Amino acid sequence: MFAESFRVESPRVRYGDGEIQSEYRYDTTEVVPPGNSGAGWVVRPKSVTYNFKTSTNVPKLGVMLVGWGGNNGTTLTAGVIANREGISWETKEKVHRANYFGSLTQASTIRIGSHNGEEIYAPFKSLVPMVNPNTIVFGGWDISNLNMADAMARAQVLDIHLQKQLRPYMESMQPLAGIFNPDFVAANQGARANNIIKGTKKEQVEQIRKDIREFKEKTKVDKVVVLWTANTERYSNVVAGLNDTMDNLLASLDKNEAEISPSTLYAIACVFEGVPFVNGSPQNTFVPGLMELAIKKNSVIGGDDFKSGQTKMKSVLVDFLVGAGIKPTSIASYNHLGNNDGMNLSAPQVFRSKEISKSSVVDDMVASNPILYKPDEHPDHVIVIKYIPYVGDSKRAMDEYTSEIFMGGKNTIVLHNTCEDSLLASPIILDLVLLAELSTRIQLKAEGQDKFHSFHPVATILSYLSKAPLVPPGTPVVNALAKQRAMLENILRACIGLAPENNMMLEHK
Ligand SMILES: NC(=O)c1ccc[n+]([C@@H]2O[C@H](COP(=O)([O-])OP(=O)(O)OC[C@H]3O[C@@H](n4cnc5c(N)ncnc54)[C@H](O)[C@@H]3O)[C@@H](O)[C@H]2O)c1
Ligand SMILES: O=P([O-])([O-])O[C@@H]1[C@@H](O)[C@H](O)[C@@H](O)[C@H](O)[C@@H]1O
Repeated sequence: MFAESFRVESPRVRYGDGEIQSEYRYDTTEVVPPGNSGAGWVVRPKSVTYNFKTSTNVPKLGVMLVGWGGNNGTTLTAGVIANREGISWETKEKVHRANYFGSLTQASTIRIGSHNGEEIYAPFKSLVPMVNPNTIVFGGWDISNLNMADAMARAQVLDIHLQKQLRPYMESMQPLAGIFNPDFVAANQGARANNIIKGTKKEQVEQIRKDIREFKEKTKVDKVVVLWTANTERYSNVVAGLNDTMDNLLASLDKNEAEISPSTLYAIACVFEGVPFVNGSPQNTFVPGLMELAIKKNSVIGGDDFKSGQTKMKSVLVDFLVGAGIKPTSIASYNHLGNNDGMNLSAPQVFRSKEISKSSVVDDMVASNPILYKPDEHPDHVIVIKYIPYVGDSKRAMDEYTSEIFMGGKNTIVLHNTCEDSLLASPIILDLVLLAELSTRIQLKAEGQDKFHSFHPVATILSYLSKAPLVPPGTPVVNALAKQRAMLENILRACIGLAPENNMMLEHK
């Protein structure tokens, strides 16, 4: 059964004017390593009471995309307009209607309990008030000056009958000039770079800040979130004295140092404007100096790299295998695609950024099971991406997983996955911006703390959507998809005083 919306009745929850307050018992453990006494590990259950305060004043949201005119940027913008306008289009198969399939917040459900022995589900988005994506105002930057209708046509993602209906809405949308530095992307990207902010790096940052302020003023939005869906960049060198601390990074900006990437410049601008910045690509935009700056200014940053296809499958499959006591020993992941992203990734130094984010995804799962893996033992894990123009946005991914099973046996699983890259990424972008906005409306305090505070500015709450989740220095990275989803759902449940979903169903046992 389905509950479109619901309300929690509990002495621990108060729906007030403009906010929901909840009191939540966080059951966790304290683990004590073996001491000299010869006693083994000790685990002590402990409970901490938290208070949550969630503002229900849902803002009018503006989303500024860096790389707005790319495949993802155009597909997302088009998809939201199609949903907002209730557009349908005919193909040889059937009449299609706009939807938000692939969006965790818009198209998935959560279990709220059971009634007369039947499970009751509700929309994920009904947990706490969230921005309705149909109301988002889009804007952003692109180094290519095509208007959004022509850029959508260049992307060759959406069906032509849909594009024709969307054209009138998108023709007048014009990306702002972007910061371009050919040293950070493949040489083949220079051909489309005709819409560029001139000046020193400091002046470029100032221009981005001005753009954000003007967008806010012009569109009358209450809040802005900025998300990088522009080209993957090569890694920036992290160098002592250059970008290793906040002061060094800002001094380097003053000195117009070459080794500050465009994505880091946009991020600096956002932190100074107090606007959340999410990185959808794999490069190390968040160099240590930028992390320090964002933390000092308490400005939300999140990323890295949308977890869309092959890697998402991997973060399910390897979690399942290792969780089942099976030992993956070799993972070979190959994919080819023919969009502009694929063309950019054909440069080795740019591909390297992807290789890093796509490889790191099994690390925590492997580390979780020393029964299977010796210290420092890892499966062989190889990532290959090839550019094959003919297939366009339709990414083909092939994976071979070989594992050791019972008594010297081997098990090989082969996957072949075909899917339009941008149709996978767009709903993920939507979730990222909706959740980044929501995270700025939640405050919490643990027992003993006298003041409410926001989440840590490094937004681990976005992990489910990221190939290489950004975490505050010194905190664990979780890649397993089921754990990431449970973390997010359970935090939102805590905001309305509901216990985490534990799947025990004791009432039926
Ligand atoms: N589609 C997916 O499934 C997926 C998954 C994970 C990550 N990503 C990442 O998302 C990004 C975008 O993917 P896409 O398919 O839309 O690529 P795309 O090449 O079609 O779009 C990128 C756009 O960014 C613009 N651009 C480049 N540098 C810029 C800059 N410095 N400032 C402003 N604009 C700039 C380009 O002109 C282009 O229009 C890529 O980095 C890709 O690796 C995509
Ligand atoms: O999400 P996923 O399918 O693992 O990874 C994808 C890569 O395989 C693809 O080559 C690249 O162009 C996309 O941007 C994305 O990173």
